[in-house]
Amino acid sequence: MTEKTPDANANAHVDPMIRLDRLTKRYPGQSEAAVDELTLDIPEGRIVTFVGPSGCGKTTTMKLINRLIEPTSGRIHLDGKDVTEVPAHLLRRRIGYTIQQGGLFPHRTVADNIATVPRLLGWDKQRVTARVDELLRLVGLDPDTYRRRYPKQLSGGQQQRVGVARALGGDPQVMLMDEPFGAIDPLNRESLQNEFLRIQAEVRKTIVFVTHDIDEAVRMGDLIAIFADNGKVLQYDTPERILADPADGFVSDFIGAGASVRRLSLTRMDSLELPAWPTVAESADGEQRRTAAARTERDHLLVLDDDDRPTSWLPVTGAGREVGGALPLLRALGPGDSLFDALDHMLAANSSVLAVVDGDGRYRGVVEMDSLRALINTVHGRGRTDGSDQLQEA
Ligand SMILES: Nc1ncnc2c1ncn2[C@@H]1O[C@H](COP(=O)(O)OP(=O)(O)OP(=O)(O)O)[C@@H](O)[C@H]1O
Repeated sequence: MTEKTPDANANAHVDPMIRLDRLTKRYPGQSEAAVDELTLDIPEGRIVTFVGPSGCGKTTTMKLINRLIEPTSGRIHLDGKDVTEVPAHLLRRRIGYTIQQGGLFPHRTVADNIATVPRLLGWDKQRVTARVDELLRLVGLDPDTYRRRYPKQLSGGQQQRVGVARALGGDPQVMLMDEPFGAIDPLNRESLQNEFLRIQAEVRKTIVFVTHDIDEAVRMGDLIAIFADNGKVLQYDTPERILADPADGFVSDFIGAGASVRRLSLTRMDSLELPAWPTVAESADGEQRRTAAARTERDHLLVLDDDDRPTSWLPVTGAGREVGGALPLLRALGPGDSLFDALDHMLAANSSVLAVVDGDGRYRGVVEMDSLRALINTVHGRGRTDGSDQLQEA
């Protein structure tokens, strides 16, 4: 199993939309800086997740970016321009902001909440109404049902969607999202995350997304910044590389023991070169099956129909390489399935190998338990400086 296109440096070819340059915030009366000389480039059209323990300066950094608070020193560049001198209220119209539970105005309707920035921008009434409906549809809420409701008449997840719609209101270049799904239960959180990724594929905003949940950071981030105390970023890289190669003990402690399994969920079948498995045509007679069995040491043959679609497994037994009756295929993995799905299905089906098919259901290769195990073992107990990068050909 080999990864075809390891995305080693996703930010290399994209201009930064936000550049933080030795940004420092010292709150009055505090001996330690909340953010200390932070330098970071955030590329255009990507989601960067900020993750780290409580009090490490994630929220302070977000509020510095949209100037809800002023830096003690340092610079912020937005789209190539130094915005430290731009009036804060003008800057904030270019930056959408969502916080936990959407941060909606409770005494305003859904429509009025979403219309906040478009009205500040002086859009006419018709354009504002059209924008509100467009955004409600984008976040999966029927405008006729929801536009006149008040926030308390919505579920937590619906409030969150309205929060996202409001942040997108004035079509900002940048969105800052501070633990937007923090108050949502795990199941709904996952569907909101997926839905948000779908929206992002359409709107392609530059997004800073704060979370303290490493799983959420991995799922949402094109890049992850791991914060430690004082707004210090210990590692800034793709989720793949952070999970595979944590910069130090703090980062590996933070990503925890589940890193290997998390990494499996990042690798999809369509990004892998797959090993072949002995196959036999469905139409093969007994003699041809025995010949195929004699040519391999494997204890199963994969049966393919006339269109190369896997249909079943044939067990091969004994020294004489006898071929038994067909066993059901149970499950083939498709292009979008991850290595985590592979592990999940192997455990569920008590099987050590799964067939992989392309988008048309045609056989491409297999995933074996042994290669997954090798992948997991490579990540476990691995220090930063062992040099080898076996993960790419696990
Ligand atoms: N208004 C303030 N006045 C004084 N200190 C503050 C203020 N706001 C935040 N701090 C301190 O600055 C540090 C960073 O806080 P910040 O809210 O940015 O952290 P965080 O990483 O977002 O934390 P959490 O995950 O708990 O929200 C903390 O030590 C906090 O106590």
